[in-house]
Amino acid sequence: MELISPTVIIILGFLALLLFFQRKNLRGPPCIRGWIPWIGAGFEFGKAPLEFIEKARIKYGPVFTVFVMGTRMTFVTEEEGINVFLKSKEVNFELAVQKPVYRTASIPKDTFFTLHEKLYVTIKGKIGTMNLYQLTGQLTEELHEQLEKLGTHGTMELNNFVRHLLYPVSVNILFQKGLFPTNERKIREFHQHFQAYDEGFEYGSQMPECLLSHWSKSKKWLLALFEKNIPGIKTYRSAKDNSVTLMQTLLDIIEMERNEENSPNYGLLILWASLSNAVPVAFWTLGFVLSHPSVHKTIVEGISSVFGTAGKDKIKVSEDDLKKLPLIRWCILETLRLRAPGIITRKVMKPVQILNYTVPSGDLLMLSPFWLHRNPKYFPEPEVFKPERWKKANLEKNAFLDGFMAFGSGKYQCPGSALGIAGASIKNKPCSQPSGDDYLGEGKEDIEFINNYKECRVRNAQTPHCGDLRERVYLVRMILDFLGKVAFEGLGERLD
Ligand code: HEM
Repeated sequence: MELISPTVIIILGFLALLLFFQRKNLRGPPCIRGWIPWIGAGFEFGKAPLEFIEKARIKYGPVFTVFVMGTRMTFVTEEEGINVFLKSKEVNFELAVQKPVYRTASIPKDTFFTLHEKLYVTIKGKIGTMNLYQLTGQLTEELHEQLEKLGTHGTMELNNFVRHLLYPVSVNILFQKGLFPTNERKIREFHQHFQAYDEGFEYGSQMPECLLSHWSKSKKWLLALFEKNIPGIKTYRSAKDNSVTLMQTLLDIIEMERNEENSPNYGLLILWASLSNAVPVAFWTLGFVLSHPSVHKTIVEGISSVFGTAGKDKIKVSEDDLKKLPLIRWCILETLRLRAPGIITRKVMKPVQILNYTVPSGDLLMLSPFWLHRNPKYFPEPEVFKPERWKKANLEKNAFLDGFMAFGSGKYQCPGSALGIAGASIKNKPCSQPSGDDYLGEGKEDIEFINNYKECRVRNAQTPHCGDLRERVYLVRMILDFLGKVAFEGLGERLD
């Protein structure tokens, strides 16, 4: 009997090894599929996404896939995966968001791809450094106007209070001065529909609209509002300086490149992008400051030393004033760290290698700024609100701390980050409905609320109350003024 020659054995052995390593490298990350076809792990994931991610990371390791609503979402939680997310040419932002954009704002795929880059560049320019001064002025003016309307009587749920300020301020600045309703009933309707739309946004971005009737009703209400007002927005000119708003500039592009039928849809998208983030960041900044008495005291003392005694109306804040009060800027950044958006996403266009796994094309690559900001390597004692950690950041040069990603990253990083800080997502925002009873006799303990937040990180949080508005309105005003100033005059520059 003829024996197989040693050369053939070596070649066969070599091929077997090659095949073994190839198979190993083609292995996808561990996949959590749930047990319901198509829906997959949708229900568990949807209930508390951030907790789901953290538990899965502990059980399955730094890279894992979750199958939800027919979609494979691969989460990266450590260095190597994060680097792929941030730097690989094989992952794409537009492909990842096109479907959610279609579902939530009914913008067709071809329109989205044709317009996206142009609109992005325009937004960045319009609310970047060149227009900072004008926007800061408008922001301060609108804030003062709205604060005056709200008065200083009684106490109000803090979250509700921030909404009552920032909804009109953002709408009037980004779309058209005076667009926000002034009639009680219409204001209530706006609040109701925007909140329903915002709270259902995650589901709306993943599920067919016909399964979400309540959410769909609010979406239609908001679209109808824009449909009715687009002609007015187009022709509006500022009485002061004839300037045009961000939405007007975007409408020019939309109508030149396509036709006007998608204008209301873009109105809705910009409305959501701005408010859904700006409101919670403003709310949490105030919440954290109010619940840390020593920080609160130092800020108030600092404000008094720079601007004189409390109660002075219409203070104009300059860059020099800001430099004397760094704690306020640190508080905003520390709030952004602790309450950053839960997840950002990219689509894998060609298979990418992460650790020993191959993530296949078609997967959504997911990164959680919320959890990244809780990595002790970047942020020691990560759960603690420590504004002073920002002392190390070179904010003069508009540099954040390493590992900070509240505004996403790369080519399509948030174009409204500057304005966002000004107002301020699975958003880590409180989700309670306004009580309907705006003025609530006694304020509740903010500290208790903030400390309990961990337990109800994603949903169902109760909001703290302002305490006595008469005492606090001055601080609120200052912080909101500052949010605007910091945003525009400080961090805004890094966008350009
Ligand atoms: C503090 C508040 C804000 C936070 C935390 C925030 C965060 C983010 C994040 C994480 C992204 C995704 C970036 C990525 O995937 O890399 C994003 C995108 C975006 N943000 Fe913001 N944002 C804020 C405020 C605003 C404001 C005020 C606007 C106003 C116009 C805005 C407009 C947008 C738009 C249009 C996009 C999509 C960009 C694109 O299509 O390329 N954001 N934001």
